[in-house]
Amino acid sequence: MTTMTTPVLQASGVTMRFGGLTAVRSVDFTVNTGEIVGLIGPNGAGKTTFFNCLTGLYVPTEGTVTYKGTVLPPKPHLVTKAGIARTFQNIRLFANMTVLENVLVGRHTRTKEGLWSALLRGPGFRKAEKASEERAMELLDFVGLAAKRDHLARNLPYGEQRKLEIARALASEPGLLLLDEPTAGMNPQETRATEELVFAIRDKGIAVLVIEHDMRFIFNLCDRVAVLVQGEKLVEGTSDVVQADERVVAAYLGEPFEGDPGTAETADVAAAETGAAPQSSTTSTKGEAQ
Ligand SMILES: Nc1ncnc2c1ncn2[C@@H]1O[C@H](COP(=O)(O)OP(=O)(O)OP(=O)(O)O)[C@@H](O)[C@H]1O
Repeated sequence: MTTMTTPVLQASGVTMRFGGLTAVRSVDFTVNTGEIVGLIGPNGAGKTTFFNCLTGLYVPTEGTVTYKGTVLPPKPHLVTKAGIARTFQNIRLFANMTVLENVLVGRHTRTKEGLWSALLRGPGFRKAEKASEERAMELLDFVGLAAKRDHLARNLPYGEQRKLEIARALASEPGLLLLDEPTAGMNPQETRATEELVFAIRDKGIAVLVIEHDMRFIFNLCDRVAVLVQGEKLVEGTSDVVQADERVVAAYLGEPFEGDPGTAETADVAAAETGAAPQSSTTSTKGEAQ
């Protein structure tokens, strides 16, 4: 089977300035159909700013972002409507609504029935409502939350709130899902479950773009990884290529490099060999680094 490489998302020359500060500089970036792409970089590298340029929260100072060949409208709800859904770094659920209601809210960009129809509760509305509910239940089943449909969102454990956020994002029937630090605060089991879920989403034909600090998660998951450093795209390639690139290692020195303690240690060893002081902030406990 040949791999299809139709671009879903294409950013060309995206630059974002805040006053005198250039947070993102001339970034070219593509996500193709069927791909899981990771975006990594040290703190302050411009990842969130770039993400916001893709979701219509910011209008880039320069450059364009297209989704399936059409330039994205500069409004988040229009971007969602166009086919890009996202989750947030900090969970944003409707805490006092049920699990099912949260997913139904996510469907509003897809239902044709308008406000009046909803208020008057005509037959068209009831039919649309039933279809919406069926779809919402399918999605809850997909993320493993069907049994909790009537629970209040705020009563779910953390990992399940994250799953619900993903179900709600999927409810807008996106062609591309953007995940902003999906495993933040998760234990290893929850992280592994998220990995499985993202693979399953990709297998449904939805392209995925992930920002994440957990390197092991990113390198396991992604077909391609792009590294932003000081607003610029430094390296892009498969996990193996990116992991082996010494510029990436250098960019992360002084940063906790989760999931790859070996890299920090290797750097310390190299520094010790050249007689320089260790540059990594990670305290090495392994014998060979001393
Ligand atoms: N609205 C804003 N106004 C001014 N400066 C901003 C704004 N948003 C971000 N910046 C600056 O742009 C740079 C990039 O920040 P950004 O949050 O995009 O980085 P990041 O890679 O997402 O970092 P982190 O991993 O810490 O979330 C930083 O120097 C930040 O201070």
